[in-house]
Amino acid sequence: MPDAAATVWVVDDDRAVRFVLATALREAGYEVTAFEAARAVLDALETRRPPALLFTDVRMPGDDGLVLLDAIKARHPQLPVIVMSAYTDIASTAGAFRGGAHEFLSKPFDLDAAVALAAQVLAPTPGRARGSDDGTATAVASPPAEDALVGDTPAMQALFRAIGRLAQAPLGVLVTGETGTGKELVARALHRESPRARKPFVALNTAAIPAELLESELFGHEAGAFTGAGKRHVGRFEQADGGTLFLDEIGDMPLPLQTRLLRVLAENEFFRVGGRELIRVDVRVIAATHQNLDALVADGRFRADLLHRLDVVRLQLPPLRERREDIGKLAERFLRAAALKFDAPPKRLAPAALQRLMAHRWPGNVRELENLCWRLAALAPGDVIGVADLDDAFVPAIPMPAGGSGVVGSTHSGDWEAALSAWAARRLDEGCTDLHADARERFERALFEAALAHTGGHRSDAAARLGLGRNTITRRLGPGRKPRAME
Ligand SMILES: Nc1ncnc2c1ncn2[C@@H]1O[C@H](COP(=O)(O)OP(=O)(O)OP(=O)(O)O)[C@@H](O)[C@H]1O
Repeated sequence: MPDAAATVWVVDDDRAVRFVLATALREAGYEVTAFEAARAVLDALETRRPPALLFTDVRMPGDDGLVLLDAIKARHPQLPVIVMSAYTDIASTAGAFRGGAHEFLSKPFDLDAAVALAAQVLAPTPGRARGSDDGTATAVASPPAEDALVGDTPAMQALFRAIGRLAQAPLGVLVTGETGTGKELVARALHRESPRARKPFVALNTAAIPAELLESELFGHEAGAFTGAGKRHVGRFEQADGGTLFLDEIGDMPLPLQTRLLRVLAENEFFRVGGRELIRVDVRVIAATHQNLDALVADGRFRADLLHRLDVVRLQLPPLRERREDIGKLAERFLRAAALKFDAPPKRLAPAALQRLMAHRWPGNVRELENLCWRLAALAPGDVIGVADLDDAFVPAIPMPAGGSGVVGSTHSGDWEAALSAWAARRLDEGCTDLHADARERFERALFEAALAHTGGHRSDAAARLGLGRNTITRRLGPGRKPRAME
């Protein structure tokens, strides 16, 4: 039974719709007032307390529902408005959502679904802020499937529960994890499931912006604030007002800017660069990093007080190699997405190919798997992907240098340490236990062969060029052994 104070207003020029919706809502215990035009609502708002929820039609004589929505949001930004229309094209729905609609109902709609939606809006269940749960086709706000996080492993299930809980709480969240583990996707889910879902989600990769531009990127600048600042620029904080700002690679933020960020987080207000007007914002900041921020704090490269503010709750994303059971489902999802894009039937992995994927180390994590799947979708000749297809598609991922970001899906010619490291990781994953001896043998052989090739097979010269005694080569290669290339 809804709260006795829950009043709902219904606006529609169609008397039948007004009547049936108002009746159904009244039967559910709400106090309902029906209006036949936007003007009447605006007049009522002058003299009466606003309702807890408003349903409005779009096409009506006089001001239409979207004009009404704008007017309401200007006066009562928190008032949830459900827009109803027979025109469910993207322009209409996007227009409604842009205007701040809480939900969009396609006419004709199921009355029970409309009442359930009202109940949900007026008494939101933690973890769900949008859409109806019963799968009715009337709500058109469910998140696009490609945005949903995949994961059946206990680590991911625990993460999903945490996201559900945290989405509702206006707490600082720090998302940590290796590159490509899904940190941005988690931030998007936190936003989508939060009461801020209808407001913008703005992402900024701190590491991708030159340090000298970062301040104006975050806080904006006035025209002429510095050389090259031709016109006023609205920063990411302002763009994200009412919503969520995702600051990726926060560990790369220069110290002076950390100080400024800390102040803004504490006060929710700032001046644009070169500006005098105090800008107030309501932004939830979610930060992410693949670095160890505690170590950066210990090094004096990250402010401890900023870390504490951002890190009220920490969500740690497991690397893909620690949740290998998710690989099959993820691959299926990416192969399906690629097939859709290529307008072709989705390819499947042969069991041996899946096994091979599960044995891989995945230094680039889910992003590496995603890229591989797209290559497979484009390149594998048959509908079933076999191990041989994987060999063709596997471009070794370059593992990250400590603290740096990994380059995935491309090779750096000459970056042999990285190739070696990827090879070593693969061999370890394959269960090899004498890796050092094997690697050393191959390493020396490669050097000897190169040097012998260089000196035309002359051992003493080759040894000298390598800075070794002749006996070392003889010992390693055996007497009179020629380099493989010359055999
Ligand atoms: N659990 C998951 N389910 C489905 N897709 C995922 C999942 N995790 C990551 N992805 C996909 O992998 C790619 C990389 O994810 P994302 O950009 O969120 O990673 P990240 O950790 O933020 O990476 P970086 O540290 O490099 O910024 C994206 O295309 C994302 O959609």
